Amino acid sequence: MSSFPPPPAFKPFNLALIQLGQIGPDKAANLKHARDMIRKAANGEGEGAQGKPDLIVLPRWAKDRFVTLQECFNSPYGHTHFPVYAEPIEFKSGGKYNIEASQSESVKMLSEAAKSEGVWLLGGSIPERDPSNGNIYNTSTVYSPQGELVVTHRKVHLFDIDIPGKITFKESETLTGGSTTNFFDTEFARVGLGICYDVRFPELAMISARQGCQVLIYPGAFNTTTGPLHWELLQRARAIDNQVYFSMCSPARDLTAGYHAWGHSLVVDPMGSKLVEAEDGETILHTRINPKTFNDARAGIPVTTQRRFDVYLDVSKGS
Ligand SMILES: NC(=O)CC(=O)C(=O)O
Repeated sequence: MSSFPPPPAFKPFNLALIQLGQIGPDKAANLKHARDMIRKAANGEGEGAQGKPDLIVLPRWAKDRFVTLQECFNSPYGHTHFPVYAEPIEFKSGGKYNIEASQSESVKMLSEAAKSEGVWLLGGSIPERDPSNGNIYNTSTVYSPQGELVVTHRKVHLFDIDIPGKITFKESETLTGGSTTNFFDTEFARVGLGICYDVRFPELAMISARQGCQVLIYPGAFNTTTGPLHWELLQRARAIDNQVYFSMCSPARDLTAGYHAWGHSLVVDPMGSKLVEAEDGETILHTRINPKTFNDARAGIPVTTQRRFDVYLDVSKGS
């Protein structure tokens, strides 16, 4: 069993996903647009709002914020750009992230937004440069309603694929993969984190579920090749095999960009039913997360207590 403290009692909460469009090479304009959209989401603008959201999620930023870079992951050109946009995230002093000392304009904006709007905020992901080793990571940051940076998650599995004639992508040309699983506790749930390609590795979601997460949220940016095939299927699979709420928040599609995001931000319940889904344009989605579905799923189909760890002791060894 998990050695982590028990999760908070799971309570109903309002979740908002921001599927951002209008993302280009001007970082300041992107930050301003994201800030405006956070304000709108916090004020209940968008589809399906049932009051002020408790948790707002932004899409995975890195790919679409640096649209020109998307074209360039397959060429040396991109390698010069990604490091230019990367920001350091100041690490902890006295057990806490020090926002005041942060040199990241994205971190400062997101912290201010969470505090001003009084919401939990999962700030998509940004390229992060670690000053201690120069590595660049694709990193999510999460803020409390007090504006504290409570946890970061570095994308563990890098998106290196090659589907001839369709899409070739190699994040590992410039990025380093993270090496930790991460979650955060709110007053309403324990929320597990991953980023995009991480969803293809069921082990990560299963570990989060065994750490007590009732909700898993992965900022993402699938594309028009893999999106129609796998975006929904993977999320419904991760939701069902762990009996958790599962959500991925995408950027809107921009056909003038080098990388054509799939869009279709989605929230799935623990029975695998879709609660809310976007089209491919810019939008804000709201939904209500209800522990009853979680409890009913686990009571009715009790796989969480039927696992045979005596049979599959260590999947890495093929046992
Ligand atoms: N962009 C990703 O990280 C993943 C993706 O698009 C896919 O798995 O497909």
